[in-house]
Amino acid sequence: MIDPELITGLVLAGGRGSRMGGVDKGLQNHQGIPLALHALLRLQPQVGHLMLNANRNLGAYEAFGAPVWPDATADFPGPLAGVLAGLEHCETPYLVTVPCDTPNFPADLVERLGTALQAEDAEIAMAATLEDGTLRTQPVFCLMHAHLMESLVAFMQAGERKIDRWTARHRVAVVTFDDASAFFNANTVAELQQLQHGR
Ligand SMILES: Nc1nc2c(ncn2[C@@H]2O[C@H](COP(=O)(O)OP(=O)(O)OP(=O)(O)O)[C@@H](O)[C@H]2O)c(=O)[nH]1
Ligand SMILES: [Mg+2]
Repeated sequence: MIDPELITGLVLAGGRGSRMGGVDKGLQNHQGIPLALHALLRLQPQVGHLMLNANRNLGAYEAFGAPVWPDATADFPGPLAGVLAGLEHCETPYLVTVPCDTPNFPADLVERLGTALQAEDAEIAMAATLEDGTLRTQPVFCLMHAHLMESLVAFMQAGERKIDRWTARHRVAVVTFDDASAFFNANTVAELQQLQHGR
């Protein structure tokens, strides 16, 4: 197990929210609390340090009490831009990322990713679920060595954006979580309503 003090948790809330009509998804209300705050509170007991990545309404995110870092570019290049912003400001040897739209992710997420990272001497540990017998990776749920920043800078400077293509360059430990419903994420208004009703 990795000492949580050595891990910074990053909530990714920098997306366009286009499937939800372009709203700032992390600020959408879920059971009385903004979605991104749910994610932050769920990460808090699992890590030593916290931060958020957001590109709009930065003051609203700052009010959650953790540092907020926007993407370096304003063109919404995808989740990796948020990961890069996190790595650039990470002061611990490890960074773990979660998206803002998945408020019920496992309470043992970081512990299990950390155990696999060490056991497999990997550079990245990624969550996965089994759905109808098919393994589905959850690439925005990743624990990584902070030294991967240089690799990610080079990857993005080459014009690459896809998270799977970046992680494929590194030793990845895949950790399967039995409860796929814990990874249910709200991409549309209908899915957000499904979440409210206790999914
Ligand atoms: N920093 C940053 N994060 C992003 C970007 N695009 C997506 N994300 C984050 O990546 C995670 C997964 O993305 P999606 O579920 O597709 O969220 P989204 O991009 O806001 O929504 P759609 O536009 O409907 O795809 C979420 O936590 C987003 O906030 C981006 O361009 N920059
Ligand atoms: Mg999503």
